[in-house]
Amino acid sequence: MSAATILVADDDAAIRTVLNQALSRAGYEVRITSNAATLWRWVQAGEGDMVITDVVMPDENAFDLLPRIKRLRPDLPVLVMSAQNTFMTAIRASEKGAYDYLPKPFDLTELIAIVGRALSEPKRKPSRPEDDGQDGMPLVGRSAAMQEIYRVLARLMQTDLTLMITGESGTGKELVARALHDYGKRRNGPFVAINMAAIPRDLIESELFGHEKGAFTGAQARSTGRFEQAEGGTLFLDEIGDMPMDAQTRLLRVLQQGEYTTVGGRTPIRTDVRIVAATNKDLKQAINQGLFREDLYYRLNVVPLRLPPLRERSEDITDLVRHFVQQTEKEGMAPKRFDNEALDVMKSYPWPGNVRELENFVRRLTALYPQDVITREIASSELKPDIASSPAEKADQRSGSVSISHAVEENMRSYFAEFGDSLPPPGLYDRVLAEMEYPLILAALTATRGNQIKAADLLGLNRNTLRKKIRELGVTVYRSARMA
Ligand SMILES: Nc1ncnc2c1ncn2[C@@H]1O[C@H](COP(=O)(O)OP(=O)(O)OP(=O)(O)O)[C@@H](O)[C@H]1O
Repeated sequence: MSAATILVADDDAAIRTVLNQALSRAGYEVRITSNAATLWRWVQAGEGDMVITDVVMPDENAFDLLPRIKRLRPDLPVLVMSAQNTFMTAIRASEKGAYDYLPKPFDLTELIAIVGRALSEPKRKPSRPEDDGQDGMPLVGRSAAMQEIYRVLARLMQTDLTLMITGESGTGKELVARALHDYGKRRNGPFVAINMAAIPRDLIESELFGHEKGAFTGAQARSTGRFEQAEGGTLFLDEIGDMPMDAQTRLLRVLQQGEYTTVGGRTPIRTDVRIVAATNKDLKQAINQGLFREDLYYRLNVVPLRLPPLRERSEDITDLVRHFVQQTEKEGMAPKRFDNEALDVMKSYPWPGNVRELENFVRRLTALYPQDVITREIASSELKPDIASSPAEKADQRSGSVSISHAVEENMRSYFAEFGDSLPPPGLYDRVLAEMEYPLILAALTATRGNQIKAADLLGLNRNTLRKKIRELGVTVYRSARMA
């Protein structure tokens, strides 16, 4: 059997040489060119078993050439290399029908492995037609760690594989789940998210699977569950580690058999939903403690994706800050710039609340400081040293405040103490959150002297949302004579 022939196009002579040597050494025939026109001629002539191409070439961009190649020879695998290592490059490569995408600089061993795989795989189905007008960048950051994530996502877009995203709080787990949905083959279906930690435990099963009329006290009518709502789309199960055992058993059945029954129902319902789960806990530990089913863990963990904490990719901070500043500008705030020294200070801070903390930080400074340029002095005075030790203190840093969670923790301790050995009625989580809203909004309005625009910025709320809440909750600010 004759050796497979690889067509290589790159305008960088050094890369051509390196690829030529490595591929020849691996036993392939190689043809190399510096431009897209020659590559296209070869492809038209039916030459080559695989293409490796750079994106930017002097005469044509590979993303413009790729659809033509795929139309003419849908089975010819094309590996795209690029030095513009953004999420959109990875996605575009996948959308245009590339077999895989490799950010530069790359590892030759990995390249050879991809070539081997591409040539040995059964011929693939043609990819979906290109989709234009997607210039929004949902995921920001070009660090090596994020590029690896983009590559995995680009590969997963066209599949229905179950995915488990792990990572500390605020690393972007939900955002990744959404990006996977929005750019994947289910993007015309619904994206439904449910957070296990935010729903009273005894209601989770009914929330997920729906219930029949009379299934339990208070079930006055049939109700649809999130599975039904997510039909044809993606269901994002956040904080999966907080899922109660009974619900875990039902979920396992869905993953094994593709069907479920509602609470109180008998007839199995078939379901077509892609599951993406996320957790910031160590599920292995939960398994050891008997709190999480091991068989479910393996079913969910088909593709594990770990989002690294921001402190492990501080080179992303510049891009992220620019992104968040642009967002605040779109929302009507005055344009701001963080100077290089401010960015340096921020790069050496550990960000225990990750991207969420950074986003809040940028929003807070943009709202609070009238200066056009945020300097090192401002940034350092607003960043506290990382002395966090307790989760409560970490949460304080996350919210960027001095001791909010500490105060809540203290108050809840004394609240529980009042009940002695008995426990307060269930649904506490939602009640506490609801009760916090009024004093929080009142305090923000008082601090901003009733200025709703400033209060909304301070709280990180949309102005219309704040106005609606003020109306609903009947918050009234009594201005003192001094304030008026
Ligand atoms: N790479 C990124 N680019 C742009 N924004 C990001 C990125 N990662 C996270 N964010 C933003 O940071 C915030 C937190 O992200 P997200 O809610 O996805 O985190 P999470 O890991 O799901 O957090 P939690 O575990 O607390 O639920 C969001 O506002 C999100 O838009």
